[in-house]
Amino acid sequence: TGSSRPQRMLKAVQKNATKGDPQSVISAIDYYCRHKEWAMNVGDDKGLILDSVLTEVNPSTALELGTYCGYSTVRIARLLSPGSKLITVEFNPAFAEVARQIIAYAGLQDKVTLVEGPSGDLIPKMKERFGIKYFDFVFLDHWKDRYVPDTKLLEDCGLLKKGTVLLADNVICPGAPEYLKYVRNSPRYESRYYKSNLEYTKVEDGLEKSVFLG
Ligand SMILES: CCNc1ncnc2c1ncn2[C@@H]1O[C@H](/C=C/CNC(=O)c2cc(-c3ccc(F)cc3)cc(O)c2O)[C@@H](O)[C@H]1O
Ligand SMILES: [Mg+2]
Repeated sequence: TGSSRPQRMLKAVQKNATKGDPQSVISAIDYYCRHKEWAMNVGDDKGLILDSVLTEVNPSTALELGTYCGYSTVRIARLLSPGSKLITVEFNPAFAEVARQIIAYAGLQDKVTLVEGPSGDLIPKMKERFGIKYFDFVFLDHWKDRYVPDTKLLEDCGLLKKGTVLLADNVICPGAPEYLKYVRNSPRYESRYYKSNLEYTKVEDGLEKSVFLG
């Protein structure tokens, strides 16, 4: 059987990026997905917003829901301060395997813990398994109808603290209407929408940044 889209993306990284250079991995994926084959990475336009929010928050422990091929994992991990950690959750073994190789190619494997399994099962185990007290930053980019239940689960598991920043991809396209209602109407969040474009297209999409108020 033929290769998969994630496998072709990995090949493009191995061919065009420089080992140990995260920016070259990001550029290789963006070039491939813009000119050869679209894929659902957060991409370069929204990626710049992700970068600026990350630099502002400077998290010591970050969580990503929905690794896919590891593009945003590399974007986040490359900006972490020494000693900071990113935990990324992915339940598709084939995607996880490609992501591991892309993260390693970027030389970021020491900053990233990729955990295979569904977020709903793994979030309650974060404290006991990984010694996590709180997350300072959460990037939501998995199934859009899971943003609300997983946010509530993070609250209930005591994994958010005053000031924790949630950043959600795709709140316009494909859309996460229930999530926008939840964070924008809740007194426990201060929310702001960052307008941008759907990755590699001119279609509108954006990121919602929500600060947990405790
Ligand atoms: C069951 C919920 N828990 C989960 N736990 C762990 N991993 C999960 C989970 N859900 C999904 N995943 C993984 O996250 C990824 C899923 C992401 C879903 N994203 C999208 O559907 C998406 C879709 C688009 C899009 C936009 C326009 C289109 F025309 C077509 C597609 C753009 C995006 O940026 C997207 O993020 C996969 O790797 C999947 O295996
Ligand atoms: Mg997305």
